Order: sequence, then C-alpha cells, then structure tokens
Amino acid sequence: MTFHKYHGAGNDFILLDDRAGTLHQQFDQATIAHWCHRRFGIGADGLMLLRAHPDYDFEMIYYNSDGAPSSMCGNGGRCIVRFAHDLGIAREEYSFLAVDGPHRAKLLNTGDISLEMLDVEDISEPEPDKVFVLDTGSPHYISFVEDSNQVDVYAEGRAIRYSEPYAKEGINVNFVSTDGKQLSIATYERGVEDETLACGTGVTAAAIAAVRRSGIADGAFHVPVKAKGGDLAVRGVLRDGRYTSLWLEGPAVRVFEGEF
Ligand SMILES: N[C@@H](CCC[C@H](N)C(=O)O)C(=O)O
Repeated sequence: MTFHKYHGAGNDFILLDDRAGTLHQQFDQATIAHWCHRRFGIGADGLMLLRAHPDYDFEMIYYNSDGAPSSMCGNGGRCIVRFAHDLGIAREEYSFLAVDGPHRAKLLNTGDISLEMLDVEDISEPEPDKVFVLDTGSPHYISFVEDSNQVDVYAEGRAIRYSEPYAKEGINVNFVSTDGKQLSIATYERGVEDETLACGTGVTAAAIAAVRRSGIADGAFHVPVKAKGGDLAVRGVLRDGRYTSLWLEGPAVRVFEGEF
C-alpha cells in the first residue's frame, strides 16, 4: 500500500488515497496507532483517508495517532486539500466533507492553503479574561499565559486534559501569549496525548479567544499566530457575538511517500 506523508506547520499526517473506499477493511485502531508511532512506525500525529463523495470533491476521514477516529483537524484539513491537489483533483475552490460538516478551501498565491472553519458562538470563560473553552470543530481549552514558550506543555497540558470536567471526553489544551501584534501558541493534543508543533483548530480557537478578550466591536479581524512548527493566521468576522467567515491559513507541505 502506498502512503503519503504531509505536514501543516509541523503537525504531521499519514495520508492514504481511499477513493475506492476499501481501505478501512484493512486496518484497525491498533494498526493505525502502530503506523503513527515515531519509533516503530512511520511517525505522525494522525492519519487521514481521502474518500470519494458524490456531493463533494472528497471526504476527509481523520484518526488521531492513538488510532481512534476523532473530531475535526484543521491542519489535517489543509494537508488533505494539498494531497487532493497532488492527486490531480484540481479546483479553484475545494469543497469537502469532514466529521464536523462541509468545508471550503483555497490554494493561495503564497503556496499556503486557506481552510474555512465552522462558525463559533458558544464560548465559556471558566477564568474570566484568562481561560476560554470553545469548540472549533474540536474542543479547546485556551489559557492566556505570560510566555507560551516557557510552559511545560506536556505536564501542564496533560494535567488539565485529565482534570474534571474534561477527563472523560478529553480536551485539547493551548497555552497562548501575545506581544500585541501576534499570538504565540503551544498545544497539548488529546488523542496524540503529547505536545504537537501546531494545531489548526487550536490556532482558530486562540484567535477567537484573543478577539473576544480584546473587547473589540463587530467587524473583520486578522490574527497572526506563531506555532512552534510554523506561522498560521486566522481571518474572520465578529457579528452579534458570532464568529463567522473563519479562514485558517498556513503551510501544508508534502514530505515524502513510501510503501508498507
Ligand atoms: N491537530 C488537529 C486537531 C486534531 C484533533 C484533536 N487531536 C482532537 O482529538 O480533538 C488540528 O490541526 O486541528
């Protein structure tokens, strides 16, 4: 079987062309976890299948590196668009179905890929002005800190991820700091159960939390976000408490392909 390796700002994935729709019969959760293992397998934060779909350019099926299917992956969404393009599925604008619903995506002149994310309205603030919890396709805990690069992401992220009320379903934990111009972010991902170099739904959640925290009125926003594996940005519009027209932009790069 041919596999393809891609990354989006260091968030890396194994991609499989499953347009025939037969691959899921060939592996189970333990096999995916084995392939994603960084010492005994190919190594990746997740695995995706690109499936044919009658109403969309393709369907994205996503698994975390623990081998279990999970919720939306923003960097995965951007990488699977690049994969579709590399497979010869050429579009001005892509339209694909993911676990959280339909998405549009575009290849930008810079070479980056921009992915439309679902609207967000429900945001809770367990610690006002410091901690925000919201779902951008995947659930995120956003904690504003002095310097995200100084946080022990594995220890502190894991402690929050396994604390009540999050332990059962899990949550992705993001430490975010700002210099007033851009955000810096470090993320602990559930299902990988470790720090990853970037998380697209996490970057989207951090940008929304930063806009909310700034108290700005309705209007368009553009938030650059520095993840440990690369630079991303989120564009959007705040209207009557609803974050809409959300586009996540950043690199999505083919690394190599191989056989197993
Ligand atoms: N890396 C992803 C998020 C993947 C899903 C997450 N680990 C979860 O299970 O919630 C991204 O780029 O958004």
